This record gives sequence, structure tokens and C-alpha cells, in this order.
Amino acid sequence: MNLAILVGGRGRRLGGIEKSQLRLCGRKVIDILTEEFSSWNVVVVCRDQEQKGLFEGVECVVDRVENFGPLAGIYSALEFFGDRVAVVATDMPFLREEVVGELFRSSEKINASVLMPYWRDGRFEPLASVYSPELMPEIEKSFERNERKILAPVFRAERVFLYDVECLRKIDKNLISFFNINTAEDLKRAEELCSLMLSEGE
Ligand SMILES: Nc1nc2c(ncn2[C@@H]2O[C@H](COP(=O)(O)OP(=O)(O)OP(=O)(O)O)[C@@H](O)[C@H]2O)c(=O)[nH]1
Repeated sequence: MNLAILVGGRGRRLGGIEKSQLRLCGRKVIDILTEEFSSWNVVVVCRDQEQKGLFEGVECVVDRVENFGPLAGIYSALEFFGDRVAVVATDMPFLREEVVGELFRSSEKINASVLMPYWRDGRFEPLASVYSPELMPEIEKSFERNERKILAPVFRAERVFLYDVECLRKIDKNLISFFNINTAEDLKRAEELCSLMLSEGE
């Protein structure tokens, strides 16, 4: 199974830090993720060559369309694999392989162009979703229109399936996979959760 970890953000809400280099319980978030997905084909999607220099021992690709945000990262991932790929953000340190595996296999089974988890309150998880290269022409239209929202090309595409996150509780009881670190408060909470998990031997 194919996985792309987008790392090209600027981490502005955290004061402009490289989120992939953040440490939780003494380990870099990028190392936590690559270890969790060690049985997958993994690529790290960087914003530019300079950022690529931060990553060693893992396959990296650089956005061809620069400064376009996560949508450019999704496009780079599709271009790299030329096949179905699960795309995740680098600020999701507790992502479980079983959760993304379930999404990936579901997407394959129904031949979805996009399979995207949603919450019953109406939120979506575009950066824990599975995309197929069929979406690329719609993303290209977004580039032309300077339309940065991930959902814009997604909702123009055919065979888009929304996956109720509640159905993933059978694999990930607290849906911790979807926790992401955007602010200093989130980072503090992530450290607490990480220590708790270590003490519980998870
Ligand atoms: N490859 C690539 N990834 C990106 C780009 N912009 C954002 N990302 C990644 O997409 C995910 C979501 O990013 P955002 O929430 O938009 O930005 P952020 O850097 O995480 O945080 P803020 O700057 O505080 O919004 C993160 O994993 C980012 O690293 C980009 O231009 N290219």
C-alpha cells in the first residue's frame, strides 16, 4: 500500500517550526510515522529542495507546483506513485497503520477516486484520505484557477466516497489517529498523550 506524508507546511501557528522534526517522547514525529508504516511504500512530500535536505533514509519528492499548500502535496504524491495513495499530514503522530489500511483497502474495493473520512458534525479529514490518479485533472484545474481548497477538486470528481469515522472506532477506540498538532496547546496535549501511551505500554 502507498502512503504519502506531506511535510511542506510552514507550521505558522506553532511559530514557524518544521513540524516533521518535532519530538514527542524523545522521537521525531517523522520517525514515529515511518516506523508505524514500515510495511508500506512511503514517500515524504517536501515543499522544496532545501527542506528535502532534512530527510535521510526515506524516499522524498519535491512539489513541482510551489507555494500551493497541501493540494500541491496531494498532486505530487499521485504523480510519484501513479497509483492510489493514502495521503496524511506530518502533524498526526498517533496515526494507526490499521486505520489507514482499512481506508486504503476500502478505497480499492469500491474503486473510489477519493475516499475521505468525515465526522458526523460535518467536518472532513482530507489529510487522512485515499486518492487515485483520476483526481489529477481536477487538481490541475484548481492550479489554473488558483483554488487552494482540497475539497474543491474532490467535489467535482466522480466516485467520491465519504467514510464515517465512527466506523473506525472498532480499530481505534478513541479515534486518536485523527489528532493533529497545530497549536502550542495541541503540542502540550500530544506530549501528555504520548507519555500516557508509553506508560500504558501501547
Ligand atoms: N508538500 C507540501 N505539503 C504541505 C504544503 N503546505 C502544507 N503542507 C502539509 O499539509 C499538512 C497540513 O498543513 P497546514 O495545516 O495547511 O499547514 P501547517 O504547516 O501544518 O500549519 P500552519 O502553517 O500553522 O497552518 C501538513 O502536513 C503540512 O506539512 C505544501 O505546500 N506542500
